[in-house]
Amino acid sequence: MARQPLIAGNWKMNLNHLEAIALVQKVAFALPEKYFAKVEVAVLPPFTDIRSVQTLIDGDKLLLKHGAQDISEHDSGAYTGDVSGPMLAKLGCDYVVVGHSERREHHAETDEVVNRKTRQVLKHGMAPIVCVGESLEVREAGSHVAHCTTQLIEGLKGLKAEQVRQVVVAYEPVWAIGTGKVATAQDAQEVCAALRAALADKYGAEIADEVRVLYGGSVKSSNIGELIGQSDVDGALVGGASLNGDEFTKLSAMAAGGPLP
Ligand SMILES: O=C(CO)COP(=O)(O)O
Repeated sequence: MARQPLIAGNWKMNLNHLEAIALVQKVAFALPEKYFAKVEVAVLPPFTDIRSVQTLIDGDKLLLKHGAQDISEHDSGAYTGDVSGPMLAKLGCDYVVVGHSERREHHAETDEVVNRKTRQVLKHGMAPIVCVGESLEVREAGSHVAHCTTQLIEGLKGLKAEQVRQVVVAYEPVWAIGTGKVATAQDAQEVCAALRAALADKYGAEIADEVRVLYGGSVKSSNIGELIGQSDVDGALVGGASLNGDEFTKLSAMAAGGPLP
């Protein structure tokens, strides 16, 4: 079964809810419907924007998907500042990012935390986008493949094979995030293929064939074509370029196989 490419825009801590509405409208207006048959396009705004984005998508029956950038490990309770799985599910979220390198770094999230959050996302009927990626130091030591496959297997620990089908994996080398230094298409393919092989080893080839593995790190409309042309790269997790409506539309169109008309 062919995997449908996914382009997911991780807005990080950018855009208030009014700016979110303007950006979603711009992308929805500019990207012709026929492209959505070839590529799934999702936006991942900050929590404060999600209700506005949901209302727009549902009200105008837009084909865009939406999701969140993080989730609490708990369903409810005394966890000041956290946002729970049931809350995100109620907002119609399709995807939730877990284990982004910025959360691993700034919020000390370990593989165990990533694993608990991944389970929460699945428990509430959403799809986790599980991020892995190596630092420059690890890459220079040549242990990037082992580092990333370990992060993935630890992050998915205890899941049933059937649950793994729902997971999206994102390979984001830390040295390529927000730096303008995109990994070469061959670098991306090497790690994405290794991640799929690790999934095949643990959960079977049929499941590994279904799971989408994205690349993230300085993806733009000018490099998405080559990245997505790799056999194990099924799309992209896009940061900076997802904040510009024209650029994100162009990038999504390129991922669907052709430039905008
Ligand atoms: O971290 C990223 C997406 O999650 C990548 O960010 P940039 O596309 O800005 O490099």
